[in-house]
Amino acid sequence: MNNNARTSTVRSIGMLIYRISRAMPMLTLVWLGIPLLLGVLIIPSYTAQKDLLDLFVGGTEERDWEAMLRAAWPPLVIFSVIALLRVLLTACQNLADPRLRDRSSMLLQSEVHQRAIKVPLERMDQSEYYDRLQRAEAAASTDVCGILQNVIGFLILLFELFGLLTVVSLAHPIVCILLIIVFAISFIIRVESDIVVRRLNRDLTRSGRESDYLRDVVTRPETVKEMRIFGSMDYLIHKWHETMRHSLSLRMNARRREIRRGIVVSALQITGLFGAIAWMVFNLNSSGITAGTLVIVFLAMRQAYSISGRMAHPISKIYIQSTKIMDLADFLRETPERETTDNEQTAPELPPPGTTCRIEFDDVTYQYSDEHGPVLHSIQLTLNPGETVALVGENGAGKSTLVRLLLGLYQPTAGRITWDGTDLREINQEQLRSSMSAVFQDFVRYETSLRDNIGFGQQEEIGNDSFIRSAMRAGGAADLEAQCGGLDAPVGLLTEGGRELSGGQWQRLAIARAAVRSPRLLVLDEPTAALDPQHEIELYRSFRELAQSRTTLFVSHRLGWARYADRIIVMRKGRIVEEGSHESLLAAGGEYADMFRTQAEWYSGPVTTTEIS
Ligand SMILES: Nc1ncnc2c1ncn2[C@@H]1O[C@H](COP(=O)(O)OP(=O)(O)OP(=O)(O)O)[C@@H](O)[C@H]1O
Repeated sequence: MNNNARTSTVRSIGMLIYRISRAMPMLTLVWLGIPLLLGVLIIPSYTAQKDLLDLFVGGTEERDWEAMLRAAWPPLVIFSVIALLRVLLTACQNLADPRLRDRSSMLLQSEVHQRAIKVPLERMDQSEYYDRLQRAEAAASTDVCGILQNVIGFLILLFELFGLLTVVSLAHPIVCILLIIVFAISFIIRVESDIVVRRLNRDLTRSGRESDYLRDVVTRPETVKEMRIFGSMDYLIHKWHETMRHSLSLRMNARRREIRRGIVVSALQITGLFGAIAWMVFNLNSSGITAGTLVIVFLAMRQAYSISGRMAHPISKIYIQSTKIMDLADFLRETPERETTDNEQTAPELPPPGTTCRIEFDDVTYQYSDEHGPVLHSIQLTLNPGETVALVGENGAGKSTLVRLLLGLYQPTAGRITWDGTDLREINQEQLRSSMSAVFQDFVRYETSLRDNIGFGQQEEIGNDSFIRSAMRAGGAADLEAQCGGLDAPVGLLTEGGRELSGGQWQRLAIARAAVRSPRLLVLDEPTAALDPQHEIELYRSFRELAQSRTTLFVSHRLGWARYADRIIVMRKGRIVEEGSHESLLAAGGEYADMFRTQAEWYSGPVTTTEIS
C-alpha cells in the first residue's frame, strides 16, 4: 500500500466513524472511550504493583511487618479496584461493540439507500454508477461490521500499548525509548509479513476456485461420462495437480518467509528485553531503580511485545479491506445529488387536482451516452388537455425513453418539456410526482400483500378498504381479493404462505396501483403485455373510464388499442415519423398502415408455413 492509499484509508475510516458518531454520539463515546480508559488504567495498576513489590522485596534489615501491612493496603486496594473496573469495562465494551457495529451497518446502508433514491435515474442507468452503488451497498451491509471490529481491536491494543509505554517511561525514559525502537521495527516486519500472507490468500482464492471446479468436474457422474468418451480425464487431473502444486508452493514460500521474519522479530525483542533488564540490574539502587521497577518494567515490556505481535492482525485485515472502505466512503462523500435544483420554495404551482394538463416537447433531444449518440432527435410533440395519445413504433424506436422524459425521470439533453407552459425542471418535484401516474413495462411486484400492491400508489389511503377495492376494480383485479383470501393476504413466494400470482395478475395489480392516484397525467407503457384477451378487454373498458378526465399517453405494440386513441404518434429510430387519427393514418398508407395491416393479417389471415418460416 503506498502512502496515498494509506492516507485515503485512514481518512475513509475517520469519515465513517465521524458519521457514526453524529448519529449515535453516546454509543460511539462508550465504544471509543472504554478502550482508552482501559489503556489509562494500566498506569495506576502497574504503579500499585510496583509499590507492593518495593514494600515486600529487598532490604535485609529487620522489618516492621505491621507497618508494612498498613502501607500495603492503599496499593492493594488500588490494584484490586482497577482489576474489578477492568472486568466491568470489558463487559460494557462487549455489549457496546456488537450493538455499534450492527447499528452502524444499518445506518450506512440507509445512507447509501438515501443517496440512491435521490440520484437521477439516468445516472442509475450508467453501469459505472450502478457498480459503485452495488459495491458501496455490499460494503455497508457485509463489510462494515468487520472493519469496525478490526478498528476497535487495533485501538484497544494501541491504548494498552500507550499505557504500558507510559509505565516504562515513568520507570525509566531511556528503557522506554529502547522499547519503542524495538517495538517499531518488529511491528513493521510483522505487519508486512501479515499483509503478504493475506494478499496471497486473496490471490489464491481464484486458483482455489479453479482447482475446486476441476476436482468437481472429474468426480461428478454427469461430467465423468462425457470425459470418458472424449478421453479428457487424464488431462484435467493433470491440470488439477498442477494448479494445486502451484498454490501449495506459493503458500509454502510465504510460510517460510513468515517464519524467517518471526525469528528475526523474536531475536530482536529478546535482545531488547534482556539488554534493558541487564542495564537496569547493573544500575539497581542507583538512578531510582528498585526491585519493583525492575519487575514491572520486565512485565510491561513482555506485554508490550505480545501486543505488538497481535496489532499486526487488525492492521493487515484493514489493509485487505481498504478498497471496500474507500468504495463506501467515496460513495457517501459525494454530495447528495438532487433530481432538480432546490426549487421547493420558488417552484410554480401546478393546477389543482381534477384539472388536466397540456404538455409540450419543444425540440427535445436525448442521449444516454456520448459514445452511442442521441436516441431521440428533436422531438416536437404536444399532448393536449384530456387527450388520449397512443405511441407506437418498432422495438428500440425510443418510446420508453420518451415516456421517462415525459415523467421527469430523465432530463432532456437538449430542448425542454413544459407542463402548462412551465419547464418540467422548474416544477416542485413532489407536486409533479403526485400529479402523474404510470404503469411501466417492468412494473414492480411487491411481494407483500394485495393491499400494499395497491396502496403504495396512494399511501394515505392504504388502510381504506373501499378505496383499495375500487382501484382494484379499475385495474381489472377485483377477483384477486377472493382468490388470495383478502386484501391483507400475502402474495408472492418471498412472503411466508404467500400465493404466487401469474404475470398477468401482477400486471393488473400494477394497473390498479396507477389508477388509485387519480392523476392528471396517466402513462401506460405496454400495459397489456401479459394479459389474456378476456382481461385485456376488461382492462380496456376501465382504461376508457380512467382516461376520460385526464391527459393520457399509452405505449403499445397492440395496434387494436391504438385505434381508439384520439391521436396516434408513430416513432422510428428516435424520431416522430407520423401523427394523426387511426383513420387518417390508414388512409395515408404509411408506416402505421403497414404495421396495422400486418397485425390484422396475422390474426385473421390464412396460416401459411412459408410466412412463419
Ligand atoms: N439505459 C440505457 N442506456 C443506454 N441505451 C439505452 C438505455 N435504454 C435504452 N437504450 C437505447 O435507446 C434506444 C431506445 O430504447 P427504448 O427502450 O426507448 O425503445 P422502445 O421504443 O421503448 O423499445 P421497445 O418497443 O423494445 O420497448 C435503444 O436503441 C436502446 O438500445
